[in-house]
Amino acid sequence: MRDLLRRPVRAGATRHDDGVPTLAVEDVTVRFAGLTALDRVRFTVEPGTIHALIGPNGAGKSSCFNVLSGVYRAAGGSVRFGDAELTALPPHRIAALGVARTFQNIVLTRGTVADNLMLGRHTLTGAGFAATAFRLPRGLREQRLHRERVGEVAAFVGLDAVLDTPVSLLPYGDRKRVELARALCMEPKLLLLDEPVAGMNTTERVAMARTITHIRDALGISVLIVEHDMGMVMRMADEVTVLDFGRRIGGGSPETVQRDPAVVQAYLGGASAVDTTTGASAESTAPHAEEAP
Ligand SMILES: Nc1ncnc2c1ncn2[C@@H]1O[C@H](COP(=O)(O)OP(=O)(O)OP(=O)(O)O)[C@@H](O)[C@H]1O
Repeated sequence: MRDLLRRPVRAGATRHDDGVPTLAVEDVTVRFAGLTALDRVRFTVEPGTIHALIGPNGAGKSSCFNVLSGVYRAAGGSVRFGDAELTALPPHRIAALGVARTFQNIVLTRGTVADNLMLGRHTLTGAGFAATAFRLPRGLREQRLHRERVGEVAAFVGLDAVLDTPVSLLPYGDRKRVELARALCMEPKLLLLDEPVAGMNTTERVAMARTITHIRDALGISVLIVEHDMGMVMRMADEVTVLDFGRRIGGGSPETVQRDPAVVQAYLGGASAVDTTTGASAESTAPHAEEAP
């Protein structure tokens, strides 16, 4: 399956080599008027690992994702993905380098599952508008290859049975899964997952955690995940970076982070200790939480 998902669909073109580059975030700073949302933040996502970016509300996690995906421009620092410097690039160029992002709030309400997954193939389309619109042989052949690939990705994430179903009819957990599959359809080397289990029930969370782990293990893709479900983070992450008030206050293995007094204090002390997205108290979102999966 790994080779299938990496298979180039553009005749004669290999979109990216087989190597998954290291993501090196170095001294990244983001400011909004008088507020410093990220203050010289550093961390490294090693190839083929799951790296979790955690921290209380307002810590700077989304701002960091927005820099990595080209939505925000950093005031300082660098983000290197292999040989490429990402901080000067627009979102579509970053996506073309193999960085795919999923979003916290699902916006998928139109079209079938297959339609939405085909959107993920957009950056890989080589035949051009004319060949596709006028149904020229090259365009048709490429469309067929993209559809095949969409079917393979759907099967990988367990959506093959609902490929022709409108997303609006799917349960919430499956819609989040479509969002993940759409990102996978971009043939990424690095997946940025923004709260992939937010709003899910326990069964859906367990299934999503398995899928994300499977993506790392079977495809070798790096995953950077922002997630408030600490049970899930601590079980699946190879490495964790902890932010608080825009600063990196800790990092390392899940075990190291859970024992770090500064991290525990950030979650349990101060005004940022309550998770405003869920209304949960700090205890339930602190890094030693034990909920499933
Ligand atoms: N576009 C913006 N304009 C002004 N301030 C912003 C903007 N985006 C984020 N901020 C501020 O930057 C800080 C970091 O916010 P950010 O959304 O990155 O945190 P977060 O860790 O993702 O929080 P959450 O877990 O609640 O999503 C916050 O104080 C926030 O209010």
